[in-house]
Amino acid sequence: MAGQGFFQDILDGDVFKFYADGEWKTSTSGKSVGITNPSTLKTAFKVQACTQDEVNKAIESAKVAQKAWAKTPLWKRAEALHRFAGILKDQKNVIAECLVKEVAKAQKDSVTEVVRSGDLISYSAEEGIRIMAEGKFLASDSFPGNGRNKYCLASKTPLGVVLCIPPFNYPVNLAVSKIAPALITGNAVILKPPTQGAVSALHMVHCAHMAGFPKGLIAAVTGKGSEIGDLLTMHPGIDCISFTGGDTGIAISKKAGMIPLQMELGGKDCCIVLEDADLELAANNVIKGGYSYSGQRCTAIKVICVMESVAEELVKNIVDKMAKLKVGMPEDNCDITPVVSQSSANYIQGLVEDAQAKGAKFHQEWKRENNLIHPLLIDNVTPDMRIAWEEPFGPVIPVIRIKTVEEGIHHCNANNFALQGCVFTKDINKAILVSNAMESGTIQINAAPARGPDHFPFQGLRDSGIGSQGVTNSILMMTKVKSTVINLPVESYTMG
Ligand SMILES: NC(=O)C1=CN([C@@H]2O[C@H](COP(=O)(O)OP(=O)(O)OC[C@H]3O[C@@H](n4cnc5c(N)ncnc54)[C@H](OP(=O)(O)O)[C@@H]3O)[C@@H](O)[C@H]2O)C=CC1
Ligand SMILES: O=C(O)[C@H](O)COP(=O)(O)O
Repeated sequence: MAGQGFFQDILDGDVFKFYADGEWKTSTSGKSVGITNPSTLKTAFKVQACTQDEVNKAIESAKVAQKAWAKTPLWKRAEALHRFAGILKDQKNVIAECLVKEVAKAQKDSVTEVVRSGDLISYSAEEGIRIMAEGKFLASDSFPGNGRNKYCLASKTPLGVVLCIPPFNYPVNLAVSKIAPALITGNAVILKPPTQGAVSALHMVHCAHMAGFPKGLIAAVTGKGSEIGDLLTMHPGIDCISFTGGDTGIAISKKAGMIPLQMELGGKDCCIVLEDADLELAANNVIKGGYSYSGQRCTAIKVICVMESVAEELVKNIVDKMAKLKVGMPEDNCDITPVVSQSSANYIQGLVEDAQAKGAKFHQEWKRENNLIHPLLIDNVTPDMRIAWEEPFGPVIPVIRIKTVEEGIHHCNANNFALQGCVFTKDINKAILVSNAMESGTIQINAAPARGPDHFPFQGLRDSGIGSQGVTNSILMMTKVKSTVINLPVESYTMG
């Protein structure tokens, strides 16, 4: 049970505590933030609304702890992360229960998220121990006009305090995808979990606490992003921000100071289906890649551009498979579960109604019960419809019928988003040419877009992000370079 047994220290009455200075604390604000269960529309949990002073103190403690952590041997940092990963996996069922109640993620997918997170932590430890142990040695005479009288030793050093802000749809996995690289590189971590998903994240933090990281190195401050977000992102004690979410990230990028930013934002992942595509494969990937977790994935297929000569066959195949999708509650491991909030459901409904008013063809009836939206395939979509361009973050997918592949590429590139996309064709040459022409961070050939496996570089262009994630790139962006130059009195060449 949430907040019981192994996790009893994190709960104060019916409000979950925040974590700072190596302790679970109750805020002096006396205020809490309710977390609504998307399935029941009832309050599932409450978390503290932290004060400005509590945020400031957490950051101060992190700064102090980070100095000592940066002088901790790499193998010890890696060992702590491996302990963290093991404890997290041991607690997968309790944390999965929190995910079910906070973000209506199907129970089996919730367990998968926690196990995947443990694997990401361990992989980060192993990858980080290698990357951080390596530097660069440069001799001066490789540059014209120089003899070999200078040696440059370049090494990677931590940035300081990393602010980690994950989104509701992966409140554990997209938290540790920031936390683990930050810790192995010798940084301290301030976590601001999403309100929907905060308790899942706090349970994850308790696993880190039990792994025995130094006091103050990790903090988790709770409260609405709209209330404490600016205090955190504009705080002088923050040396890096790693953010995943919506266009909030664009606003943050304009407020943050001279610090490294890692942003993964929205997506309008375009699926181009060519005439020679394996339509069964394409249809299966639309189902998996477009409707899993009710389309609440930034990498979900968000628009299908299909050559009109094969459109009827593809659409029929997809519609047949959609009829087999289980719609219902996350506890029952349904494929389609309630979206995260009423505001999200209302937004999705607005896009659907706009498309209907402008003449789109619906292959299913629009059906919504509170936050539960039944899967919808909207056909004959035209560029004047909002759903051709906007991101529903729900189980509705628009189909645009194209006459040429260039039309599909144009639609992909005309979008403000540029996260991922995919192309289905049996001709590898065509696949490469189309993939090269699609201006997105990642293009999948003959499969649906996906962030995983988590060591692959994962990046968004334009309004989809700044920088690159994936374990290795996250590790690298959470470091800075330090050069040490040895000046010899005379030139000297190593003769071996
Ligand atoms: N690229 C990717 O990997 C992902 C992108 N997204 C995109 O995000 C959107 C939905 O996810 P959602 O979580 O609602 O995104 P939001 O951008 O609303 O929230 C993301 C995180 O930012 C926090 N936040 C909100 N306001 C501020 C602020 N002013 N300063 C600092 N932090 C703030 C939120 O906290 P709080 O919850 O308290 O508001 C949450 O933790 C969709 O557009 C989706 O495409 C979502 C998931 C992954
Ligand atoms: O932010 C998201 O939605 C995730 O990055 C998507 O991850 P996935 O492709 O592994 O579901």
